[in-house]
Amino acid sequence: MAQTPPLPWSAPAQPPTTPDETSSARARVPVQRSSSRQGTLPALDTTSAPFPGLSPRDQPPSPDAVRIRRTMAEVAPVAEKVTSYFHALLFVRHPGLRPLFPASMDAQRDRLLRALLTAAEHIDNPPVLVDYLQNLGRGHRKYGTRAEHYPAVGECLIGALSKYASGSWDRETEAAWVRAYTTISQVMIDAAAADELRAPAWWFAEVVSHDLRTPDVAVVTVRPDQPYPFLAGQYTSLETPWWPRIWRHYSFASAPRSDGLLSFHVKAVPAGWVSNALVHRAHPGDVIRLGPPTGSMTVDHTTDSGLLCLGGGTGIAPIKALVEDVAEHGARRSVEVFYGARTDHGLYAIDTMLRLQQSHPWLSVRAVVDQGARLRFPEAVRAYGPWHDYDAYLSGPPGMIRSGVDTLRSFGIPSERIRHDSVEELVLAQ
Ligand SMILES: NC(=O)C1=CN([C@@H]2O[C@H](COP(=O)(O)OP(=O)(O)OC[C@H]3O[C@@H](n4cnc5c(N)ncnc54)[C@H](O)[C@@H]3O)[C@@H](O)[C@H]2O)C=CC1
Repeated sequence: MAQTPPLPWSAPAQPPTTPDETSSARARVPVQRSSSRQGTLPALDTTSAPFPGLSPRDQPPSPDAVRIRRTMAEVAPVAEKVTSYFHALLFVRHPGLRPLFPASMDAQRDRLLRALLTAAEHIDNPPVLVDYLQNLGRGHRKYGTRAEHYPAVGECLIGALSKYASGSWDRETEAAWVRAYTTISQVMIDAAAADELRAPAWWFAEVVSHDLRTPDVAVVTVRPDQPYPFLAGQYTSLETPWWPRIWRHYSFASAPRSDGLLSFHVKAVPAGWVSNALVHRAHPGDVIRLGPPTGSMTVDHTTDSGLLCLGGGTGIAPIKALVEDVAEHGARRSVEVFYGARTDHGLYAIDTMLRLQQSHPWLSVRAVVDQGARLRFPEAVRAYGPWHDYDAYLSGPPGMIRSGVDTLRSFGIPSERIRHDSVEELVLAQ
């Protein structure tokens, strides 16, 4: 990792805050502005990487990382209280920020803490952290977030953490959090500023078709109001007119099309406000909003290795897009798709997949249905190997991704050749 000097606005250590609302003591998070530096972690952890031969993952944790993880461990059992208190502080101290959040905060509750946990988890791994934060910064444009909002959020976040991690909170911990938050927010602000020059904060898109495939799964096709560049295998965030400011993730179910239309496979899940609205309320003519494309589950076209693709339930959507992408590149590489469902009825896209198989001799599609099966998905895939030469793509429920990664590794596929979307994002996709 290239070391960069601390930024001029790096915060000095602050005295511990008293989180009580009656106290005037507040952590001061410096005001950030756009910097020209991209892709680096400027202020945090200048004592890290003492063993240059080791990858970031294997380095011993820096002192800041140790303090941050200690805080996270202390607040983990009371995560809900921390997020509620954080939002209460934010809305009381900065009422002007309330309209940026959904009317009901239920759906929003643990998003912030999850984002922080992810950042804290990778605090000593700048390439992973920077990539994650840049996406987060770009993604925040659609909420109307501006650079001047970040210090307010940081101050309230530190207020909430200091209250609920009081057992380990001290001057050094607070200084570590101020440094970490300053760095995190700067990377996000820079990514948003760079993105502003090349893309809108969001796209409007009109529903042009709505195809109810089962009582709870719909294929929704939309026409964006402006060109929407993306790669097969990526996903986007989507807001319906019925639940303003509640955004959910869906994968593109097709590779980019010449007519510019985008399709999504949506399953209505219990308490899934957005998914129920999309399946049961949306009609042609309705207008939704889309955030920017994101995700790295894309095909590596520099190799001709075979592709082993596992799609569970509506997780088949991006797998279909990947198949179309391979077809468009004209590469003669073998693509083996396993489509998992709990019942026959759940295989709502099997006809489409079998049609693709008919047109492409390099493609094989197999359905794996749990009901009555001897071996369940994804273990059932083992019988068709060997797979050690394949690149693997996994898409489906979080439990399937977790067990799928273990299963594929047991087939001899190295971790770096197994691609899937972040499990944290999937949990938030309902
Ligand atoms: N709609 C979309 O664009 C995308 C959706 N997803 C995710 O895919 C999921 C789809 O949900 P459903 O259609 O209800 O799928 P589901 O719950 O009916 O399961 C589909 C398949 O995954 C297997 N599976 C489920 N849990 C498992 C576990 N713990 N271990 C091993 N296998 C397991 C099932 O046996 C079945 O074969 C959702 O979590 C969604 O967030 C993922 C990518 C894209």
